[in-house]
Amino acid sequence: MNAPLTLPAPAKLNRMLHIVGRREDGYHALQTLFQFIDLCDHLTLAPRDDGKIQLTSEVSGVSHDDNLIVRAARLLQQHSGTALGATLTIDKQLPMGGGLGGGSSNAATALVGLNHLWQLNLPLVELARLGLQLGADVPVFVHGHSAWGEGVGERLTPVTLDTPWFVIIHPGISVSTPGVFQDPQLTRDSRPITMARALQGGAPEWRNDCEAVVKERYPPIAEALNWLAQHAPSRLTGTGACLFAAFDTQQSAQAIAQLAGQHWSTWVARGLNTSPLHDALGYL
Ligand SMILES: C[C@](O)(CO)[C@H](O)COP(=O)(O)OP(=O)(O)OC[C@H]1O[C@@H](n2ccc(N)nc2=O)[C@H](O)[C@@H]1O
Ligand SMILES: Nc1ncnc2c1ncn2[C@@H]1O[C@H](COP(=O)(O)OP(=O)(O)OP(=O)(O)O)[C@@H](O)[C@H]1O
Repeated sequence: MNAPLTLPAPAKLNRMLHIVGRREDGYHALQTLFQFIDLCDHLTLAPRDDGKIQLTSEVSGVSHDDNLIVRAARLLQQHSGTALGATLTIDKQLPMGGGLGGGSSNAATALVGLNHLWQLNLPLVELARLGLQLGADVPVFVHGHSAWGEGVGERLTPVTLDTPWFVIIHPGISVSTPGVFQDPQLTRDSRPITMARALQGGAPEWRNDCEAVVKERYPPIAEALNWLAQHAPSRLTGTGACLFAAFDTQQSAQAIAQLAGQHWSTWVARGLNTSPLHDALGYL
């Protein structure tokens, strides 16, 4: 049996996010640029031969069986028909419900990691299809490359983005994603653009359509965005609560992070074009 593996589950940023429509099932059609950052949870996976899936860490507010790690492991077990199980331990660094995609990333690391550990050799495209059942953001984490995302974020085209240093601020509140998407004031009719157009315009033209509604509903997020915007163009990731700005050097990012840190939880992280998960496994 394979030895235990410890693998990263990185955060993502939505460098831009446009809402271009509403589907019949209520979900919204998006156009977004996903990028990973080197801020990660770590998942340890140990195989077991009794077929059980056991997560040994508590994740606050989430029951064992609802945890996306457990759900991903069970889904893969069922799909592949393997008789093996796993003991899983998550070291959580990413804030929950912060727009950094932590839960989705944990699920993707479980799928990719167990595929390796159980020697299933399923292609990433098959794991991504499975992962979509768990959340719209899971496929990009399974594929492991910066991407232009359409649909609910599952139609992915790999892209190469600039890799600045980001200051990321968590304003200390959590945002209800369904609440934002149900808000009557939400912009949901942005004109669709081509990927080439999105990339050509670059960061100065990027925006997040959720921002106006989120600022209105959550004044502490408006306050943090206004503060960070004094130093550099600032954006929400996903539906928040986290927000970010890009800097050319680690030093300049750290200087702003130090100031922000007096008010909020703050991180400095590097933008990446390939996921640390895939780097760790030697994929891509
Ligand atoms: C906004 C993004 O962060 C962009 O990366 C993600 O699409 C959100 O993904 P997520 O947090 O995994 O959200 P989910 O758990 O899939 O959806 C939560 C709720 O948000 C709404 N929702 C979500 C995604 C989407 N494209 N349209 C929606 O209308 C739906 O009401 C859904 O029930
Ligand atoms: N392993 C997990 N880690 C974090 N959240 C989990 C996990 N399993 C289930 N969840 C649930 O998923 C919800 C969303 O978590 P997540 O951290 O992915 O939100 P997010 O960063 O806002 O993601 P997104 O950018 O996709 O909106 C959490 O509030 C929690 O209830």
